[in-house]
Amino acid sequence: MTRRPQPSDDRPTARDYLGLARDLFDLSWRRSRRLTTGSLLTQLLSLGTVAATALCLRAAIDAAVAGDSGTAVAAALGAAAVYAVTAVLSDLGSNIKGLLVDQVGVLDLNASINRELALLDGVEHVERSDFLDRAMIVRGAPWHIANGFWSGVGALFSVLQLGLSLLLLGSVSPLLLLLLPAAAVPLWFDRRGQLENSRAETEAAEAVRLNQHLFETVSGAAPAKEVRVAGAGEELTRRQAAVWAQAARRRFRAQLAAAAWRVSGWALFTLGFVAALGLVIHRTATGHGAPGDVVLALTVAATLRGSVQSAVARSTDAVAAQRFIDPYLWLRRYTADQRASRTGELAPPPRLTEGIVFDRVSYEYPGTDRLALAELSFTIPAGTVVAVVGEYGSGKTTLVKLLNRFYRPDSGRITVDGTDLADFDAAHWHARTSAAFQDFGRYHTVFAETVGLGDLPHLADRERIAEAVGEAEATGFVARLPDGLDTQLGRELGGVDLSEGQWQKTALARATMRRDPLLFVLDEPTASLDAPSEQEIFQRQMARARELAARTGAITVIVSHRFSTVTGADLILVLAGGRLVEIGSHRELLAERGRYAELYGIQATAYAGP
Ligand SMILES: Nc1ncnc2c1ncn2[C@@H]1O[C@H](COP(=O)(O)OP(=O)(O)OP(=O)(O)O)[C@@H](O)[C@H]1O
Repeated sequence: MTRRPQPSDDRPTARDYLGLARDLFDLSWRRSRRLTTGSLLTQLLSLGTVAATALCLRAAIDAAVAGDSGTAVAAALGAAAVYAVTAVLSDLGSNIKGLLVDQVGVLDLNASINRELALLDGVEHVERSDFLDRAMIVRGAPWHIANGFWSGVGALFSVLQLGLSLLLLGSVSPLLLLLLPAAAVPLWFDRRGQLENSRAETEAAEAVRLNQHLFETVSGAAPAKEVRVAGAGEELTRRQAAVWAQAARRRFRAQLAAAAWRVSGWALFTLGFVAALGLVIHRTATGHGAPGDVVLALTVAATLRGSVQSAVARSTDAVAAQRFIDPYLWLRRYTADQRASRTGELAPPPRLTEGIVFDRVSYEYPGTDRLALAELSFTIPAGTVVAVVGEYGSGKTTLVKLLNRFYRPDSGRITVDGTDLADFDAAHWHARTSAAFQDFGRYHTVFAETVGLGDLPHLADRERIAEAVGEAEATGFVARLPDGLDTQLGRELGGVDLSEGQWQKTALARATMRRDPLLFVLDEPTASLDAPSEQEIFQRQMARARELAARTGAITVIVSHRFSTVTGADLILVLAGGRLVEIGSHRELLAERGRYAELYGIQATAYAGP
């Protein structure tokens, strides 16, 4: 199997930006042809307004000097009309842009980003800090991205307008073209400043996340209890303030640098502007050029500052959006790489006949330098109940995640009835698995739905839900809920909160909704339960495992710290430091007198008491 895709940290290329611009234009066009055309049209018309005003004024002055008052008045009226149209176009343009950005950003792009993130394969991405940093920025970004695009389009028109103005100035004296670099300086300097801000935001993202986490630790209902008992409130608050101060310092430094860039840019432009005016006045004083030329040059040069300002403002908006756009492009590349590296299209078999084989499987978490699983090789025959045991951090959950296709092995392969697990379509494989994880979800919905989610086609199947609740030994507490299966969960939503054990039983019920899984995973399914509940649940789930084995040849994988609960498994895998150190049945492993026998002995003595 190939190594997982690694999105590069290279900055986005011009091609990436152009690709995004095309997609955003498509979204705008699909959302509203009328608004998109209106926006482009108003900007196109605005393009010629400065030139038209200047040309009308020059014609008016030259006609007046030549004594042609009719032409002079007509040209002056023309200048006034163009001026009025300019104001209307500017208002209309910004209203249309606002509408378009709201609709595309809030409705279309938001949905498309959520969809892309939700449909990502596996869970590796949500455990990577580089992914989480970008996802946090992108979550609030759709409006800014759409606004950035339309500001970019606006900036393009502003630059064209500037070019037109400079062409007119050049017709008076080519020397006035030197205003072009002077006009470009504030744009370029401003961009440098914004890049500083954007870099600071990305660098501060981790601190912002840590601050949020510390805030939740101090104020969240569950962790707050431990914080109070430990008396750690003061220390956590101090850390939170320190983290926040660190982020604020980084941002402040970036803002100072951005301000310095901006001031320098404007200072250079002003120097150029003053020099250009001096030149025009000198030319007129020495008898070169008509009076109309002077008015034209003055009009254009005077509006040049406004034009540059609007070009700067629009490109500032567009560049400011870069701090949202760059992480978004990174995520797009990540999802595209992931889609491209998806190999599987096959559907899993209706039932297992041979079983699952691990062939020299190794896996290392991104950003670590230690194998979580090293060269694992073993066979689980179809219809088997297999227990995975081992000490904390030995790799049990990682093994289960690989079986669920949340990660891909870095080397080696996992086969299911002879077919590489990677060759199955991930969604199809997931549809043939059931799992209760130790870090189970707590969904704040109506109770029946929170269980029904385990098998979407049966979301409203009350009979099956009630059966699943029974399988998880949860019937008793559900009957005591105010509205039974219809009870709303989650205090924030006006519902009830469940105890840790009740949440775990709910997750277990959810995991038993599917009737024909090929793989049934129970990762510490009773960690939050008392000993009698644990025993009852293990007995019931063992019976269910046998039923599934008979129905689909399903393999049940149980991860447990409590060795006494897994003695009935057909096969026990003993992991230590990511390696498989022993394999066999309970009886065989006891006879081996190895690691399993030692740990089993320690636990048996501990539970028997002194
Ligand atoms: N998301 C992750 N990123 C980096 N390292 C991880 C991640 N999850 C687990 N690890 C590391 O991989 C190793 C195996 O972890 P794993 O959760 O599989 O062990 P486990 O046997 O299930 O532990 P436990 O009994 O505590 O649940 C550990 O060293 C752990 O620190």
